[in-house]
Amino acid sequence: MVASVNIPRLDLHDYLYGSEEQKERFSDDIGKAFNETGFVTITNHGLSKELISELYTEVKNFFSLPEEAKLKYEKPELAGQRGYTSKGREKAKDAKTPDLKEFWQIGQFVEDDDPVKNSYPDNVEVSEYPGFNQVTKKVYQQLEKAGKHLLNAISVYLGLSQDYFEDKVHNGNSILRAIHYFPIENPDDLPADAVRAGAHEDINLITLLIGASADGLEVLTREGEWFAIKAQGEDIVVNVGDMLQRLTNNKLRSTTHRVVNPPRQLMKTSRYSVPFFLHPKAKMDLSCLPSCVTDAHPKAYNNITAGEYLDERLREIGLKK
Ligand SMILES: O=C(O)CCC(=O)C(=O)O
Ligand SMILES: [Fe+2]
Repeated sequence: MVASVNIPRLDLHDYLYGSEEQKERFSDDIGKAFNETGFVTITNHGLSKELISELYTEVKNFFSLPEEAKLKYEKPELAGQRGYTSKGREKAKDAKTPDLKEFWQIGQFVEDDDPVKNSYPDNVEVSEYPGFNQVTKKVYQQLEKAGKHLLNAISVYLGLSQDYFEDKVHNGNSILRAIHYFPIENPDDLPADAVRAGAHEDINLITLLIGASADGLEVLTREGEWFAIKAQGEDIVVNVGDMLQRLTNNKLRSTTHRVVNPPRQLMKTSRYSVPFFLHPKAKMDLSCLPSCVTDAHPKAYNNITAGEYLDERLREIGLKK
């Protein structure tokens, strides 16, 4: 029964520039969708069509480099948190076979005198394509800005002050990941369980995803069926991650999702996507909000900080030893 899949298309301008009533409706709509399905699509998110198109050009350029050139940028000592991660390294938590993807990650640009700067590794720069570094930085900062607005709207839904997340996500440990789901020349040679991205939940607070206009992304409904998501044009898809689910004691749901392989005749084609994983600072306390703990919903999680939780999860997905 697909009736319970509530993935509304929301206009961020309604929240930023609308009447009080439009703002309230936006908070309510995003909150309800995050409570039911954990996913929304967002239009007027602030990233221009031109910027998204430049991003794809640069991302395609980078992944077209020969493997030896890309491997110079692989940093296993940073658990893949910066630079390149080659094919076969990351798998979903409970999967045996790694995902059919390679990716690039960039982290926070601390531009004030916040001492948190010392706790982040430097970003890695691609020397072959200077434009790649510039465009991904711009996209990082714009998605971060959009994400902060969305967290404000969610705070209102949760009955918190609108700026609840502000100090927690300022210079947070967010990651922009450019993913290439590479072409498969011989599908028969693949292990039977090999997929572009195995079923998983995201680790962070919320994820903002560019690229879901391409087929493949699916969410698992409460009824246990897979439901295909397809964003319109340049819309972004936004979903709840496990940190927000923990904080809200399951009121907001970090829904399982995956990226399926294309039909056989399209296996030789690439798919690109660029998720932004919005993380708070490591010291953020993820203990369940008292307002979300009731007799009907007893506290479901131990107290933990965002940093401790991230470490635990990076080990589970094979990026940290
Ligand atoms: O590529 C996509 O559409 C989704 C990727 C994803 O879910 C992830 O990287 O966490
Ligand atoms: Fe994901």
